[in-house]
Amino acid sequence: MTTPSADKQAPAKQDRVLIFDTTLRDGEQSPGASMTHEEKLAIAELLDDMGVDIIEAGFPIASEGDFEAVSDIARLAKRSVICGLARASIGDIDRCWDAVRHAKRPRIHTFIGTSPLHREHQLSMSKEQVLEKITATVSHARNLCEDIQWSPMDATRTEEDFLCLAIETAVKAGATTINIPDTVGYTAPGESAQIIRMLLERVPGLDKCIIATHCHNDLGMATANSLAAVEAGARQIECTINGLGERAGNTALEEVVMALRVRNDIMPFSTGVDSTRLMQASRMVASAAGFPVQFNKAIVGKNAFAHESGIHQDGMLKHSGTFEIMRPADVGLNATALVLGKHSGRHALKNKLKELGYELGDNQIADVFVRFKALADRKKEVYDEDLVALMEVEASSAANERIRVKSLRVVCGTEGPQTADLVLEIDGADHETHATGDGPVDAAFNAVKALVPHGGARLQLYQVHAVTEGTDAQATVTVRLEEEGKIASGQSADTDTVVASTKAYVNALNKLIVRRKKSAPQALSA
Ligand SMILES: CC(=O)SCCNC(=O)CCNC(=O)[C@H](O)C(C)(C)COP(=O)(O)OP(=O)(O)OC[C@H]1O[C@@H](n2cnc3c(N)ncnc32)[C@H](O)[C@@H]1OP(=O)(O)O
Ligand SMILES: CC(C)C(=O)C(=O)O
Ligand SMILES: [Mg+2]
Repeated sequence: MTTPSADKQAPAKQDRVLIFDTTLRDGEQSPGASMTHEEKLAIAELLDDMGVDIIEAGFPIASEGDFEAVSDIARLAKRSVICGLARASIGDIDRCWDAVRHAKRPRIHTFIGTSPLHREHQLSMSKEQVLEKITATVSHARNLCEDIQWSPMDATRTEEDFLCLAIETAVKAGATTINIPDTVGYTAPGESAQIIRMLLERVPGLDKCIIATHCHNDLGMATANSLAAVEAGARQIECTINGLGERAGNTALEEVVMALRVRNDIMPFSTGVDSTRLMQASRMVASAAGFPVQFNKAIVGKNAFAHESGIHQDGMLKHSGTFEIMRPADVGLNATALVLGKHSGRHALKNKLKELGYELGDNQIADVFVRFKALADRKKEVYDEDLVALMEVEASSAANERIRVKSLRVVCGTEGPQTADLVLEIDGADHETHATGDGPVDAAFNAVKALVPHGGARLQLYQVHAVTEGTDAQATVTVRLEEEGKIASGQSADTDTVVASTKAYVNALNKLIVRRKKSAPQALSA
């Protein structure tokens, strides 16, 4: 079986599914996710632009701020329907209408709990009272606005007979969209579909309404439940960017949009969302809400289009379809990331070095690969800069290495003096010493001086740079020695700064010896 890239698929049937985004209402209900007025406007503008059909912009009765946000979003929206939430209360509905009425296409969304738990414990209302409330509030809303959405909160834990009766009451009172919320993320795909089928079969007039599905992710099934509802007849999915929302969140917009696109062969439905804006929307919402996106989040996570393991990278270099079912461009990313790390292989390393301008033959690659693996064992991720450092150090230390650092152990901390135990290989023989210093680098340099006396040479420059970010970053160290006007620079890179410093020092010393030999051959120790 092949998995063609999304845009090559010819849909058998294109039933349109409306995308209802509630990032600014249910998403913002997530503890700690409050957004500023400006951030909400920017998000709404993007959602409108990218083809979201309905934007639930807020809960106008909740606060002045929410009211202002919904009113301003209603004014700015060009294409989307702008919706506000209201309880089954005349005051909520009037306030909601005051905010959404500025929109070209306004909608009032009103709801009431229908499950036994909600009726008895939250509302203290009988079934009859709930039904009366539905009639009174939905008809009031319908007198204000043509587009009315009604939701039986906690629908999936409501008795089937009462759910049917409540929905029938709302439809008779003028609701045009009936939303079925799985308020506490309790349902499973089979049941989600069965509820929609059951309602379509039993509720008179429901076939004239749009049926919506609103799923929460408490058991990690929100996307699956939403898609199952669509297969059973729902034609509106309620969702949020990055799956932001109450508790474990809502159905993630990016997941349903891409699932319907990629698996159009088995779910022949389309949405109006421009999927190439998904990454932009994800980043905007993550930053506004202050909720970073988990690395392995479907579609928009940092690793959703990244590969570190050699076998996958090799496959990707040969054909991107081997390990990806979507192209990064489909969701607004520039390219797949082949991240180099301890699981990577020679193909990916060779490819990356080529991108960085190093054309190496197989023997050279084999050599670099050994050092690359050694580095990768010590570092979570090997960045481009790490590889450049690796290649440059290789080039600068290749020739005339009479002195090599074999081992180094330093003791440092608050109690001085710091000490270094160093073994240098000098002209093929091991030499060992112990030295102290003012800090670990000084102690290590003193140890080098003890083994290779070079009193005439002066340390002119000592520079340390972190190649990348993070405490496991490689340090590149440059050391410059000067002796009677002759200058020799040495470099080294290592995740251990003292090791990098000592190797850079020794590298400079090797070069100095070469320069000495060129002018007048001398013994190794000055
Ligand atoms: C599943 C959901 O996402 S529902 C939406 C949840 N979102 C929010 O609650 C965010 C915004 N909410 C708020 O700002 C406040 O809760 C307000 C302004 C709406 C109400 O504040 P308060 O009047 O202080 O009431 P409070 O929030 O403490 O309690 C909720 C009240 O609404 C009632 N209520 C709850 N849902 C509904 C409903 N759908 N229709 C009518 N009344 C409802 C409760 O029974 C309770 O009433 P009570 O005071 O008679 O017991
Ligand atoms: C207001 C309703 C639709 C809701 O968010 C829920 O039940 O989860
Ligand atoms: Mg909800």
